Amino acid sequence: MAFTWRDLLDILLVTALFYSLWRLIVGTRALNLVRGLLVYLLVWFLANLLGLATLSWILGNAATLGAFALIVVFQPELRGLLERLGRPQGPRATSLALEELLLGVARLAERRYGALIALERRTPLGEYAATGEVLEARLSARLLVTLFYPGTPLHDGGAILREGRLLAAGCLFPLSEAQVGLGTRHRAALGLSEVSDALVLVVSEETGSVRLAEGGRLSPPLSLEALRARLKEALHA
Ligand SMILES: Nc1ncnc2c1ncn2[C@@H]1O[C@H](COP(=O)(O)OP(=O)(O)OP(=O)(O)O)[C@@H](O)[C@H]1O
Repeated sequence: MAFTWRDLLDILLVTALFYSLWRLIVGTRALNLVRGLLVYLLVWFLANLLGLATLSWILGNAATLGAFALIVVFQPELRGLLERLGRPQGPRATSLALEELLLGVARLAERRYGALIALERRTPLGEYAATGEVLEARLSARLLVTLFYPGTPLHDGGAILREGRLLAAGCLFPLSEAQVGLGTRHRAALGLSEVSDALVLVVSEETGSVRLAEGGRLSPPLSLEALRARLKEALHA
């Protein structure tokens, strides 16, 4: 059978598909799962090859059960994956008051006020905003510092920015299971970035460091300049 342009297209599409899947899972806890699955498949393949009937039967049946178990255990990742696939393309809905945000973050970091700030992009964050106090306020650095001042009723939880305005504060974000050893504020930032395309800023109360969670990954501590550059790039601001 001759090699046609269809075969070439097929190969290119399959390569692109596997590459995108790899990009989606690398750095997340699903990577360990993929490694485990490869080992499982290898053992199953060898059991079949060597004619080990019982082992091959057990592994074959466990695979069916395992598929259901995986759907349950990895429900947050699957949700994030489908959400990413279905996300509308095109210009991102944000006209963020970037400098005001950066000034606020710098002051929060200086004073070591713990803060969690999500920047909504294409994934609507209304369901998370509803868990806190909806404010719909004009964003200012002073408002951010006031919000996260320790002891105020709204300082607990995360704030959500939509199109440069402060949509809500005191919101509950989903906690990530991906990185053990992280505190809950950082896990909440990571968690929201796993299930949405939001950029989530965390200011650590302990160290004053500023980190950015994006696509299920948490950056190392960033300087204000690095943060500005990343936000400008991500938001096309
Ligand atoms: N699910 C959540 N959604 C939003 N905010 C949360 C959530 N869980 C915890 N937080 C916030 O994180 C705070 C606790 O932070 P904690 O000290 O445990 O985390 P951390 O990552 O070590 O941060 P830090 O470096 O600031 O100490 C809570 O007071 C609350 O404001």
